[in-house]
Amino acid sequence: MGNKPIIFLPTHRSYADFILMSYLCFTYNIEIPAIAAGMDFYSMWAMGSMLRDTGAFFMRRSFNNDHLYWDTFRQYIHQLMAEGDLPLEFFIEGTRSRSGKSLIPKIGLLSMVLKTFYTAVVPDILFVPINISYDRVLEEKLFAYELLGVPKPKESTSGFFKSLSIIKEYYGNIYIDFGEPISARNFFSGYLNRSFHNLKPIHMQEFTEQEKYLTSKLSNEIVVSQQNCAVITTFNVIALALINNCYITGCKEMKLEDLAQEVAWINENLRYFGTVTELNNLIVDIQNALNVHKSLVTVTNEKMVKLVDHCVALKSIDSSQLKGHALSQETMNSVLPFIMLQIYVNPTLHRLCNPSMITIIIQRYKVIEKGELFSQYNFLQSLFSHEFISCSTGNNLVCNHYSKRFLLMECRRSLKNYYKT
Ligand SMILES: CCCCCCCCCCCCCCCC(=O)SCCNC(=O)CCNC(=O)[C@H](O)C(C)(C)COP(=O)(O)OP(=O)(O)OC[C@H]1O[C@@H](n2cnc3c(N)ncnc32)[C@H](O)[C@@H]1OP(=O)(O)O
Ligand SMILES: O=C(CO)COP(=O)(O)O
Repeated sequence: MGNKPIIFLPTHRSYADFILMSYLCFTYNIEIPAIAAGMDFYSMWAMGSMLRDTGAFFMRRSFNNDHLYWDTFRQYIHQLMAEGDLPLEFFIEGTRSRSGKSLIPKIGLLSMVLKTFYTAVVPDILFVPINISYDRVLEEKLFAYELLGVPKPKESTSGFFKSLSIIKEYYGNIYIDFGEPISARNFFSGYLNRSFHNLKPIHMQEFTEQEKYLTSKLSNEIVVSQQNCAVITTFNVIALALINNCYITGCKEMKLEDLAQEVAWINENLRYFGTVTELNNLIVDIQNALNVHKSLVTVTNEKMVKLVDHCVALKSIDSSQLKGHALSQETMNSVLPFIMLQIYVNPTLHRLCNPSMITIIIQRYKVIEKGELFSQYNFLQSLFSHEFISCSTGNNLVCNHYSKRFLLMECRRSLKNYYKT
């Protein structure tokens, strides 16, 4: 890796993520990275060793308080960073997000990687945030089942071969976007005193409070950067319009014409807030997106867009294994399409949460002093800090007067537009 190790940090929405990443590296003649993989994969017959041959190294999904395991693994990462010649890849969210929302980052591997920088073993590290967005996620139905409490099927070689049949269906496009690499040296510049660690042998060095704080700050920045380079797909916008209509009217269907108008309006606002969206040609793109998702939404002869009813195959599920409350067949059937739809709404929320907070405050108070508005805004930010990573980065506090003013103007304008239409 030279003296500037590179760490690839993709979002994790599908099993396809790591295959795509390795394929992309292979295609662009980049060294195939060493990928941190959960032990679940190692126990797959014949596949575990094959995955290891293609770059995976395995670890427990949780280290708990096993100090020996932490130390051994830390030493392994140290070796990869200091002596290895491959980029490293891991999923900072620690698991595939079932909801489509970014997860609170895990700091275990990141802290092991950073230790080599804090202790000056390497002069710098480049963290490359990557966003992988799917028009349609391979696991969409499985995720909805899991959100309902159905346990995830265990990774197995036979399961892998059985699941190959689903790739016959049409899944649309995949967008892979690389964010601006974050240099550890630049990120921590002025905040870190690395000479402190010279006083102790490496194996005895503990993180300082400042280093713990900075590690967690960097982990949030990585996730925010993954979000910033995300592409919002046309179906994300359609799902938002459809679910909004369901909540307002209580109706599972919507006129295609109304949907198109709503999609155009949401898309315009998302772009206004700096989001990259897939939509170019309103009607054609909506038709394509609906075609990709025809198992979830259908267009009737009367040009109504309608959620398809799903039937949960409860017979094949052992109800004693259900996590949480065992829901009735009827409840499961009626919520499944909503959950599947919400999975596609969620990737848009980080873009909408901040302007929505300001909009809500303005709507509630009608007239509000600027200082009060900002304090209400900061309150909502901290309230939602576990819900949206962008609320927990502390940007709200350092956000300068002009950027807040800009945000406010944006919200006012979108509110005005909303009431016009
Ligand atoms: C067929 C064609 C093939 C084509 C060819 C394709 C190639 C194909 C390759 C395959 C590739 C597969 C790829 C699979 C992909 C996945 O398997 S994704 C799932 C596995 N990956 C990950 O989880 C990565 C991110 N996870 C982490 O970093 C986690 O921290 C760890 C390391 C797993 C540990 O998890 P954990 O025990 O839950 O720890 P975590 O919650 O981070 O922290 C727990 C506590 O330990 C403390 N702690 C943190 N760091 C440390 C530290 N260094 N020392 C001591 N304590 C620490 C924390 O502060 C925390 O304390 P509290 O805040 O609770 O007080
Ligand atoms: O992370 C994994 C796949 O890459 C496997 O674990 P999850 O089922 O927790 O996502």
